[in-house]
Amino acid sequence: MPRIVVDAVHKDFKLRHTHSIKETFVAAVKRKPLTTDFHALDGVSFEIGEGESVALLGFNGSGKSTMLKLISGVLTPDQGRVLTRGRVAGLIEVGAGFHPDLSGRENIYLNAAILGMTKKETDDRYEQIVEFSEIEQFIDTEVKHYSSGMFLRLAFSVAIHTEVDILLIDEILSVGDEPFQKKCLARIRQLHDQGKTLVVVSHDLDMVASLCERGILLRGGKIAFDGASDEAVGKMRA
Ligand SMILES: Nc1ncnc2c1ncn2[C@@H]1O[C@H](COP(=O)(O)OP(=O)(O)OP(=O)(O)O)[C@@H](O)[C@H]1O
Repeated sequence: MPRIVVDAVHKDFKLRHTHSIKETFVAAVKRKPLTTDFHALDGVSFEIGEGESVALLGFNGSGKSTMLKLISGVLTPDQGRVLTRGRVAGLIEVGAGFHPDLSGRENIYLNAAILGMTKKETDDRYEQIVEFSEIEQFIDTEVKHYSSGMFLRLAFSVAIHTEVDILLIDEILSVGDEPFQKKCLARIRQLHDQGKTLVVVSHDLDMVASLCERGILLRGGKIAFDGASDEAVGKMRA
């Protein structure tokens, strides 16, 4: 049974053509369109099975992040369906659920809850989360005083220690220092070995080719290729 089904999905965004009230008025009088629809995703279908690791590839603006947000449920499709089975954790806008006035410790519990963990599950993993983040010393400090790297470490650590079936990762490995990136990558590989389903968006083509078996190449909101990741990367570089 597939973990993710994307069925004939369309997603449009409206592009504005006016900047001021005057321009809007003139355009309305001249009966010019104030906005046009832009097809970010234009009839995309694929299925991802249990335990697969899939890279979404494509040049800037090809629709990768939009696709990931549809899978995570942050966006909904205009047409078609996106179905997921199991718990989904998105490393998309890392730290989006963090509250600046709460301490690191309080934010761990808050975010784990947002990601669907019970208090007991979080208690059991609390030590691991803090250890992985390497910011034990600051755990009772309000996160508004954290550096951006510390903030990221904690947010990432919470996300990858939650009980999930599907992990969505958007260009996250480009942030954080190199030792931390390596550690995150190792942890992601470990989750994959445990049978978790991964969907990864990154411009680091060598990294995704080694992490993912399958690559889906998007071009202008449509699927240009779906197959082995090294072949997909080859097509991107061609
Ligand atoms: N909220 C929005 N409103 C208007 N247009 C949007 C919105 N979100 C995305 N788009 C447009 O949809 C297209 C696809 O964007 P998306 O972020 O999915 O691309 P991407 O493949 O992830 O690009 P990148 O490699 O640059 O991250 C882009 O042209 C973008 O401008």
